[in-house]
Amino acid sequence: MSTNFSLPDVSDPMERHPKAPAPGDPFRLHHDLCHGCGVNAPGGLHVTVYAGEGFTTTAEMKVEEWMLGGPGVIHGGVLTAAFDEVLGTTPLIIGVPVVTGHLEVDFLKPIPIGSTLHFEAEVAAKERRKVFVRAVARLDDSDEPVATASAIFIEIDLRKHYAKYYDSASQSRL
Ligand SMILES: CCCCCCCC/C=C\CCCCCCCC(=O)SCCNC(=O)CCNC(=O)[C@H](O)C(C)(C)COP(=O)(O)OP(=O)(O)OC[C@H]1O[C@@H](n2cnc3c(N)ncnc32)[C@H](O)[C@@H]1OP(=O)(O)O
Repeated sequence: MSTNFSLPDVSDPMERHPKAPAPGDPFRLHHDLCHGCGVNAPGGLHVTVYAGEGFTTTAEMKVEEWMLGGPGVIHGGVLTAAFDEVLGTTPLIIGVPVVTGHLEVDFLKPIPIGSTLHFEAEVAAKERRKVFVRAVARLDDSDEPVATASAIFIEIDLRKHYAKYYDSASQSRL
C-alpha cells in the first residue's frame, strides 16, 4: 500500500510518553549497528536525535566528504537516510515504535560538504497505526530551510515485526 503524505482532518489524541527523554536529552540508540544512529555502524550516519518540547525533536549531522554526491555537495540519498533516521525516531516522543511506510523529501538548496545540518522534526498527527511526521533541515549559518521532509510511519510490534529477520530483535529497545 502506498500514498502521498496528507494529514488527517482530525488526529487521534496524542500524549508525550512519560518515559520520553526530557527536552534536550538524547534518545538512546536502539542498535549500535543501525545505519542511522549506531555508534559502531561502518559508514553509518552517526546521527543522535534529541527530544524537544511537545512532540518535537532535533538532530545535527556534520556533512562529511564520504557523503558526497555532486561535486562538493551531499548526495540526495544520504540526506534522505538522515531524514529517515530523524523522522523515524521522532514517534518515540509519544512512545510509538515505527517503520517507514512513506517518505518524501524536497531538496531546496545544495548542501555543501563541510557544513553542519540542523534538523527539527515534529509528530504532526496520528491516525490508528499511522504516525505523520514532518521535518526541516537548515545550515548553521542561515534560517533558510535547505530541505524538508514528510513521512508516514506505521506503528509496529517490535518483536513480531523483526522476529523472522533477526534473532536478537529482543535487544532493540525504546
Ligand atoms: C531500521 C529500523 C529499526 C527499527 C528498530 C526499532 C527501535 C526503536 C524504534 C525507532 C527508532 C529507530 C528509527 C529508525 C528510522 C528508520 C526507519 C526505517 O527505515 S524502517 C525500514 C523501512 N521500512 C520498512 O521496512 C517497512 C516495510 N513495510 C512493512 O513492513 C509493512 O508494509 C508495514 C508494517 C509498513 C505495514 O504493513 P501491515 O500489514 O502491518 O499494516 P497495514 O494493515 O498494511 O497498514 C496499516 C495502516 O498503515 C497504512 N500504510 C501501510 N503502508 C503504508 C505506506 N507505505 N504508506 C502509507 N500508509 C501505509 C495502511 O493504509 C493502514 O492505514 P489505515 O489504518 O487503513 O488508514
